[in-house]
Amino acid sequence: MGEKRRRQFQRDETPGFVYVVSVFSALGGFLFGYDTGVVSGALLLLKRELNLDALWQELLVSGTVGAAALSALAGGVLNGLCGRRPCILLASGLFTAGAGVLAAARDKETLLGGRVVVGLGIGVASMTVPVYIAEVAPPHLRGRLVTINTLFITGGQFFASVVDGLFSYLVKDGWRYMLGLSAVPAVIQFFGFLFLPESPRWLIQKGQTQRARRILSQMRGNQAIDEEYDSIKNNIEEEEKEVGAAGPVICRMLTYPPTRRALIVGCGLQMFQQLSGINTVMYYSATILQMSGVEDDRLAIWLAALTAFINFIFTLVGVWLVERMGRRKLTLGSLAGTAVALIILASGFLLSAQVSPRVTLNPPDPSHQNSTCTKYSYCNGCMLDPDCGLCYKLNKSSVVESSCIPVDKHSTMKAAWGRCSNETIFKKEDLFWAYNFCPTPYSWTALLGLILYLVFFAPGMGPMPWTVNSEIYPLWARSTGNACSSGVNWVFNVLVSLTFLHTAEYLTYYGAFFLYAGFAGLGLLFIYGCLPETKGKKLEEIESLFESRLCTCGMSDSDEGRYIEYIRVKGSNYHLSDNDASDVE
Ligand SMILES: O[C@H]1[C@H](O)[C@@H](O)[C@H](O)[C@@H](O)[C@H]1O
Repeated sequence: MGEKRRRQFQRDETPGFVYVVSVFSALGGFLFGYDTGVVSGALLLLKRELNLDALWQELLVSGTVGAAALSALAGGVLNGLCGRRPCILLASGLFTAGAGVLAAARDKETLLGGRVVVGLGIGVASMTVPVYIAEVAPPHLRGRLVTINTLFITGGQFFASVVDGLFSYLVKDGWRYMLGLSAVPAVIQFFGFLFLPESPRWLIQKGQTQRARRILSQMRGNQAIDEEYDSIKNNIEEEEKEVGAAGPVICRMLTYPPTRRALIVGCGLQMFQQLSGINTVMYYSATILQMSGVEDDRLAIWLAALTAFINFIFTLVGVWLVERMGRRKLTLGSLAGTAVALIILASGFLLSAQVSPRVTLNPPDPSHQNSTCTKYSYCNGCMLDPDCGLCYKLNKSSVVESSCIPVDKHSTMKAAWGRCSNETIFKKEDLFWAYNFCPTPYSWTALLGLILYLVFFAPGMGPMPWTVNSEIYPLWARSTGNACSSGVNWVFNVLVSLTFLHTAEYLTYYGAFFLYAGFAGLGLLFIYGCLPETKGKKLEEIESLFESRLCTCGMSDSDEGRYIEYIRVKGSNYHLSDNDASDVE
């Protein structure tokens, strides 16, 4: 059958129900993105209203991510025991409860409680949703549908940044709306899932075969499901014979070579996703943009929304590419581009540091509190010290009359004392206040690096770790495998974002971005050597890809030719049943 006709056939035969189910579950991804993204804008208002110090701000951000790491791990056990549907219901329940607590909070302790509850929801959702979608999707659409989940994550981040922008004008209580709004999609998901089915693969594993058959045929429309059903069932029986059913799943996974290899690949992908610095780039987009000459805080918030938008739009490109290029090529291309973008970004910071303006004035401190700011003779040192900022004038784009002054404790928009301590006055006198950045003629290099970073990262390294993890483990190991790899993702997320400021202080900004470029380079070698192509394969076939020694997958590109040849010799029947369950004629 011609390629075109087969595609048409598959399209006709995939019932809308699969899309409905996928979109409802991907709301979990939306909430993951929204709740991790919204906090930066909420903090701007919260820190003024509740007088939050740096430690509390850090707690409110990383409390969520830390809780997500723990609950992703626990989610593995829950998924195995109770199924995917109860876990998604639990996650949406947690999102709703957390949003309620946050919107009504009166003190910082309650806020922290709410953020932890939301984090518990994010962790469970982040590991369950990709697994669930992969298990209900037909093979030819699986990559695309799971990638839609990441599209919803970045969509959630974008939506959050717009909400942050809008409510930043509502100085009093704006944060309540920002944090509470996520209850809306959470409630929709909860009620939606009361009517949506359990994963048929999980049901077959638990022996509920009648229900599984019914749901599978609902998902496949008028296609015959016998072949798919039998292959899932045989696979489970074979696995039990081969691996046994005794002992904790993680021990069985580690002692059985194919699952051990899959686990290394899955966790490695998630680790390199975070080590290539996505969340520092997202978090630091405002600073990078400020370096490019954006001085207004509010404009910086809106431009950060633009950054989130680029991330979102290019994830869409990933959804389009995943079934065309395949996972392996897409991930490799994306990471290579990301590494180059990181080098450009780092070079932008390096060039800026090299032409860093000199500090020319050292006015005496009226409060006589010997601050560290006076010891810097260049803007670069002053910028890296979180307590100081640069107050300066411009003479035809060159910096003059500059001094390094302590920042105001309540607002980073002005200095604690001196010429730049009163916003309305210093703006009239043509003075500028630079906190966290230095005025530089090379800002365009950093800006170019930032845009290229997102353009390359978003279609591949953003979604592929989640997509690949949802498909590389056999059924008995799927929830545990995804729990471990999602846990790794969250742990490295905390590590990288928490250490970023210190890394920047010790290594400077360009050092930090060169470091991430180095990690991206290592990731490239790892993926080149170890990631096999899973495009179009049935979940039950994928296990065999990990049968040979790890890091021989680079050779599977050349195997592809052999595989196709083999199919052709065997004739069309074999072709149809091998790769493509729907293709019966
Ligand atoms: O795949 C997602 C996505 O790329 C997000 O933008 C990022 O914030 C997450 O950490 C990541 O897991």
